[in-house]
Amino acid sequence: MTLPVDHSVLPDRRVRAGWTGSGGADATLPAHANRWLSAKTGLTARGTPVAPDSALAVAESGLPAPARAVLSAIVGAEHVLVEREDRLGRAGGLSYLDLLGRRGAGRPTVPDAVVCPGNRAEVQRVVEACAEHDVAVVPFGGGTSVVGGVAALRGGKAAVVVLDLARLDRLVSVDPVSRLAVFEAGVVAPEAERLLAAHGLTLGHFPQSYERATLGGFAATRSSGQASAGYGRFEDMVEGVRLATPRGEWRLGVSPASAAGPDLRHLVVGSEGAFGVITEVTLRVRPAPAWDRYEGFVLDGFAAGAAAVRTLAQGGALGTVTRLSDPRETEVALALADGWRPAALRAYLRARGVVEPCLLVVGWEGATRAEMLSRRRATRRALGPAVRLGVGPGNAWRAGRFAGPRQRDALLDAGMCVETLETATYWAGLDRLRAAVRGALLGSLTAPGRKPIVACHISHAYETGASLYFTVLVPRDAEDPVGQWQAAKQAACAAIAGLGTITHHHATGVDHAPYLPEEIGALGVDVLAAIKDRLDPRGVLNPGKLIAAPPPAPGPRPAR
Ligand SMILES: Cc1cc2nc3c(=O)[nH]c(=O)nc-3n(C[C@H](O)[C@H](O)[C@H](O)COP(=O)(O)OP(=O)(O)OC[C@H]3O[C@@H](n4cnc5c(N)ncnc54)[C@H](O)[C@@H]3O)c2cc1C
Repeated sequence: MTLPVDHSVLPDRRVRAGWTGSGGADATLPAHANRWLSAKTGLTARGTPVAPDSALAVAESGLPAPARAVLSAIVGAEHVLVEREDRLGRAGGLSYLDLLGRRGAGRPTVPDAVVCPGNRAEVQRVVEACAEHDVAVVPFGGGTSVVGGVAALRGGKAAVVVLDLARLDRLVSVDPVSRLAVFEAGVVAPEAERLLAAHGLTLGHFPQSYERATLGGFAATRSSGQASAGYGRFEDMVEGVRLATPRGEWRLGVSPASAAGPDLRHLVVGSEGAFGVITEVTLRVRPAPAWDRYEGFVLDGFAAGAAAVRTLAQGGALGTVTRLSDPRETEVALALADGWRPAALRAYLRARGVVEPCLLVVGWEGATRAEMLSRRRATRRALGPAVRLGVGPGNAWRAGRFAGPRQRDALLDAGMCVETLETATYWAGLDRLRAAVRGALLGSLTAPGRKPIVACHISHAYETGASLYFTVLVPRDAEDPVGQWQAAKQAACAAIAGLGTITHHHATGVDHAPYLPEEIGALGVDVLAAIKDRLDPRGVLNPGKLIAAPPPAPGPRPAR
């Protein structure tokens, strides 16, 4: 299945002021959405357009001449970019705070240069040269990190370069018998699907960042896509990897299963560029489905909805996509959607006795119509007393499944603080975790004249538990927009501690690194640090990510 994608965003892979190159100028909200936001959140009519790039302070490149000469010799001088615009283009990812930085609030972390190797061997040599010249290296795929994963931090080094994998964009080989495909790491997800479609195959990995993110980035962050119930998480797809480290190439994965000690592939998957640069991934692929169907259902209240999803997960009856919105997210979806008739739907649901509507979208796929319908029957049997809404809401969700980032640009323009965060836990603790995070976010963000909306959904369900994905909408604090979100995020992370994971699929980056010890223990952090030390003895790889830097020593702080 090749999904429809707005290819206009693809040629320019550099991160700018928003999801789209224009920073949202081409993103719009339906007219009624602004009125709804004003009524619900206290948003006043105050546009906050993107500042032009020229308004941002960017230091001159500090890449020492010998390092620049060596890097140029490896990749060609034309692939060592030091112009302000190129460096600014790879200055950070796409979190709310990253985007605020491009709107003049906070400072983007701008690298000294962008290096674009053309193949695996060049990546290896670049990594080794950076180690030799004490230059920090930030691997950069699609730059869609929302946790500071591509922040160009120096980590005390002389300079920092972004290693952009955009030129590693080839499908290396396909083995249809074993259902394996080998890709270079910089292939963007829609391109991977396009290349596989020619063989009648699909990867089935469709995160909301699908349009821009890369296969190497997915592997480096243990990404999870919207169809995870059908295809698994990205780590389930990784059969093999090649990693360029300062100590040489590390190649892993020779068979579908092995008892030869711990599975070291999982040291690379999720290593976030801190252990090396993934240059190639061998991925499990599947026959592309010929049939699919998406439908909407409504359950009354989140507890009933979560119980229904649990029944599906434990009974093997999940759809390929299974996604439950809580009452708040259902309300927001109705309010911000174009073309729906929320009043009529609410009246219908009231007549059916539903007090707190929770929208459940389920999508099924199959090689044949009969196979797809048999999956649908299994889900519907297990679902019990859900209200069926038919294909309308299912198709609407499907059509807009990648629209969220553009809508976020428009909400930012409108003066909103809009951000997401995610976690996961076991079914028995899910309600408690949801209540704790909601409470923390509402408590932190409620202020005179500002009423936050905290919406939540389950989009990844397992036999033993599920993820919770929160979306926050609140009028931006004009005086201290950065502090407003930092305080809320801190409160949410503190609420998660002990109840769930600090991240289900967004990864650790800079933002979650301080919370990792709570989750994996001091010994766990020590093990990660030892592995890093072995692979990257000079500590040049992606400083500050995954493993938090030790507290700064007294005296002047190192430049970032
Ligand atoms: C609007 C939006 C929606 C999102 N939705 C989802 C979602 O549904 N599911 C999900 O899982 N994530 C989601 N994300 C987060 C993000 O897209 C994922 O983390 C994704 O896997 C990052 O891929 P990327 O190619 O953009 O990597 P980047 O952002 O470029 O990098 C991410 C991290 O991986 C490292 N890295 C990248 N490439 C390599 C490599 N080849 N070798 C070693 N390290 C590397 C980077 O240094 C960084 O630490 C979303 C982000 C946004 C902005």
